[in-house]
Amino acid sequence: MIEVNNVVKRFDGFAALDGASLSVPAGAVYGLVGPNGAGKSTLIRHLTGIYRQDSGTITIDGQKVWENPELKSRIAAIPDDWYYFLQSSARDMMRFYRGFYPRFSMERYEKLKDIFEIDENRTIRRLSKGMQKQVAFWLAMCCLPDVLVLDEPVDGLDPVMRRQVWGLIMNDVSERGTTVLVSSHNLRELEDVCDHVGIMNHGQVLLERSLAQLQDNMVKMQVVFPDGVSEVPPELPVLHASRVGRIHTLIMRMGAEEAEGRLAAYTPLLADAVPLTLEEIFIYELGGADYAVKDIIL
Ligand SMILES: Nc1ncnc2c1ncn2[C@@H]1O[C@H](COP(=O)(O)OP(=O)(O)OP(=O)(O)O)[C@@H](O)[C@H]1O
Repeated sequence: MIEVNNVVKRFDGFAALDGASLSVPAGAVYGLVGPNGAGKSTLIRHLTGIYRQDSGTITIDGQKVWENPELKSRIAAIPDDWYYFLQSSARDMMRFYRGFYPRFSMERYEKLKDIFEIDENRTIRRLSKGMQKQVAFWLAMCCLPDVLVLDEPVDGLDPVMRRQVWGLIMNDVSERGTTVLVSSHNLRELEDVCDHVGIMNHGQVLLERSLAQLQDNMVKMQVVFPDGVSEVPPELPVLHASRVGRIHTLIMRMGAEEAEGRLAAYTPLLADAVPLTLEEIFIYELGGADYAVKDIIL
């Protein structure tokens, strides 16, 4: 479990983190979303022990991260500017990782070699940016980390490789209970993978929610009312309604079962719950109250 509590970090008087707090449960895939300069990378560098906060606390499984090599050996990270030794190949970097991560799995290294299809003896510097990122993933996945921290991880990867990489990560989440924190500019990018989302801006986490919390609270129904009912009955608590032909799409703040019950009273010809996107959930969750947050995620 990752706990960040009221963390402040200043650079020359400028607060890159200005009382940031977040909480990532064990085994969660937490998406940290925010625009350029929000403070995502700065927060991530604290989680990996690169920066030390001016104030506030940062713990993973109850232990402070700063100057805690034992804890850090259980955290793997892919920063936006992944570091490798200039003349090194993937194989050289693997040896370096092995020295630092006691659980480093050579078995996995050999297995993933087929997936990434990168010549392990080629100088990393000579690989394309996307290929370098693949090497970073390859090595991070071999560390068998308890916590995986990813800064804009799929930037530069082609769509097929994105899917492969997310497949590997999600496999680890379900089989090993890995906790993942992943940053992105774009909520859409995290749509299929995250079960928790935090929205960050100006050095603070403005709100965070679990997907379960959000989904239990909101439903999108496609409804065809019987002849004679052409408009959505006004007594239905609808957050948003749209219509194509006879099909009404209604978003309501309630669970699917309750919505089906309420709609049954009108004997609809069709009343199906359909999945909401994360983006839709956030927009309607915010209910028009906070335009600043909407601007951030859209
Ligand atoms: N080492 C540093 N020295 C001075 N200012 C810094 C430093 N690192 C970050 N900042 C500032 O802190 C703010 C947050 O930067 P950060 O890189 O954390 O944002 P981000 O959310 O990761 O942005 P992006 O999406 O563009 O990567 C920015 O205004 C940045 O200029």
